[in-house]
Amino acid sequence: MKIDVISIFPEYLAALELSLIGKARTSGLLDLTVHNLRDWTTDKHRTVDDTPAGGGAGMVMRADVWGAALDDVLGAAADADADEGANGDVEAGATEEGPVLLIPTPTGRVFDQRMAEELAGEDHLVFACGRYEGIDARVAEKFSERVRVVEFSIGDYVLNGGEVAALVAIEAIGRLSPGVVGNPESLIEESHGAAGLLEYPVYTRPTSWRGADIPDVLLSGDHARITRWRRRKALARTAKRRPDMLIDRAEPLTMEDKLAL
Ligand SMILES: Nc1cc(-c2ccc3ccn(Cc4ccc(CN5CCCCC5)cc4)c3c2)n[nH]1
Repeated sequence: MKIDVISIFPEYLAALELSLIGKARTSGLLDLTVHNLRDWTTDKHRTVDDTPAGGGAGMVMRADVWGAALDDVLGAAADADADEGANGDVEAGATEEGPVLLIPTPTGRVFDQRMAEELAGEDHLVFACGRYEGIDARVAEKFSERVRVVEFSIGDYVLNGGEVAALVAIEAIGRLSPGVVGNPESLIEESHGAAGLLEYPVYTRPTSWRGADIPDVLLSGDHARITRWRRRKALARTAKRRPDMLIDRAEPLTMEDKLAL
């Protein structure tokens, strides 16, 4: 998978050089490049913003600078002439092929595990990280004529820019890409994974700690019993913390599940 990130704070994405994502980059599993938006400015002050049309507080990021950057980073997919068919007709509209342009914004579709799974199957993702009061709306509008554009939020709170949202999305997507996470098993039982429940509590040595012991069942070696115990714990935790996850389930609860609630 190829990922490009464009930002005026490229150093914000340095965290992606660490740990599993960092290893995936070194091993070539993940081809990740971070670009500085200011490299596409043409004035000596490398200006990327201007005052909001219609007035209002703050500044807005300019469409011309973003357009130049995205033309380069999205490559052929964004070029107007690349869409001309044999007879010169311009095929309008984004295709299911080609890169996906991901734009973090407080007003976007809320990113979740399902969205991570959808995007993990893509070949090329381009993240446009805005700052100030956001990016000129014509950028998403014009590029959606050429490529798939996804405006996404990572939750109902306001950040100062898109970089943190890009970090969250890249980590959630990157770890689903084949080979990035050592043990694919660990992806199955996750809180928002296949089971659709919050995950069960985990324990490890020391067996006894400040008077609190590991539950006996986990030391029993009886794996069928351990699996049942974990399922019951996951259900109880989900019922208590996220009852919404128990409604309209992809996998209906079994009778044993319901008795455990
Ligand atoms: N999940 C989530 C993602 C983001 C996010 C993502 C990308 C950017 C780029 C800039 N900011 C800051 C910012 C601040 C305040 C506003 C409000 N808006 C301004 C214009 C007039 C109407 C009101 C918008 C953008 C961003 C914030 N926050 N939270």
